Amino acid sequence: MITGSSPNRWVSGPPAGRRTGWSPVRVPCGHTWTCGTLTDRTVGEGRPSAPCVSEPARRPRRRPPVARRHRRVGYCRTGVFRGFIGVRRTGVRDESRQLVVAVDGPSGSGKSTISRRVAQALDARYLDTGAMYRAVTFAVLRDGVDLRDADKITAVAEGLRLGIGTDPLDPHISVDGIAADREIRGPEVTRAVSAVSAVPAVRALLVAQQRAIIAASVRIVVEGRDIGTVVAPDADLKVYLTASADERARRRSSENAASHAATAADLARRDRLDSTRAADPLRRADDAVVLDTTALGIDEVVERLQRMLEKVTA
Ligand SMILES: Nc1ncnc2c1ncn2[C@@H]1O[C@H](COP(=O)(O)OP(=O)(O)OP(=O)(O)O)[C@@H](O)[C@H]1O
Ligand SMILES: Nc1ccn([C@H]2C[C@H](O)[C@@H](COP(=O)(O)O)O2)c(=O)n1
Repeated sequence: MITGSSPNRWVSGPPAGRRTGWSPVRVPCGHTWTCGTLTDRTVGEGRPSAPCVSEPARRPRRRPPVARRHRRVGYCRTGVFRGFIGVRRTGVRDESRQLVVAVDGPSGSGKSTISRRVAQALDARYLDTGAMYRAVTFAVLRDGVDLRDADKITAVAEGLRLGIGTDPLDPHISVDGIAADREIRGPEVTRAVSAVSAVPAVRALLVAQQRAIIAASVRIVVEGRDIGTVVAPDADLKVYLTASADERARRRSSENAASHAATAADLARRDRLDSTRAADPLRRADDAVVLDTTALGIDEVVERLQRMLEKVTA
């Protein structure tokens, strides 16, 4: 069972071993939401758990037209009907309309920085999917698993309890109830994460969780490598952020106080592995807007995304 406190703050628990065609829907009552189709792994990190059960809704293959898309229904366990999450087609921006922004791109292109800023501006949730792959990698290394052993890596991923905080001001990740924000950014995890994220069963597991989090969010900015192509192919806006390899290495090395050459080599290695793997490689979605930020400052990139968003939400 995946649980989290509404509205959309904490969602966690891997769907132990199986994908599901069911997604939780947002229950607009402010209580805990539950998706009964995933096996029982609750977290919530001590969050309140007033019981509310959302009615599972089969996720459509393609998004239905806007007017139908938002007619999702929530029930409390008491059976109280909480009403439609409706869409008013008045031409005025509708705050209840779901908004999903997908941001993909190579390492160091600015995905996290820009996605967090945009999410703050939108009062939206923020999902760092790279942090999820890093968390699994952290657990794989912790357990001493051989990076060539896909079955053992999968077993570790299936047994994990991931806590994912989606506040753009303070995103968090915990592994088996213990905060792992610093650990997942260490050099060992960075070296190993491309191997772990190439395992198809790990991807299936995490993609299911990512979709559950998205389905439970009214507005969300999601960043990674396969968001526009696999995780949220129907996102309202897809952006592919990029920058020259030299500029990305310059930014990253000044952030880490590491040598430019070593940083450039690490970025190039990860880009090659992430874009050549068989399962869901890094790829620009056909309908993504490409934004080369080599000569753009952070504020400028955020403003451009906001302008793109104004068009899609108008
Ligand atoms: N447009 C920009 N101009 C200058 N610096 C930037 C810009 N965008 C991001 N940065 C800086 O570049 C560095 C890398 O950015 P960030 O971590 O957001 O990239 P990323 O794509 O999320 O990387 P990764 O995929 O490795 O997680 C950070 O130090 C960030 O402050
Ligand atoms: N959607 C995603 C997100 C990340 N990965 C992999 C590939 C990256 O090298 C690694 C770490 O991501 P980062 O923290 O650098 O954004 O995770 C992926 O395969 N799919």
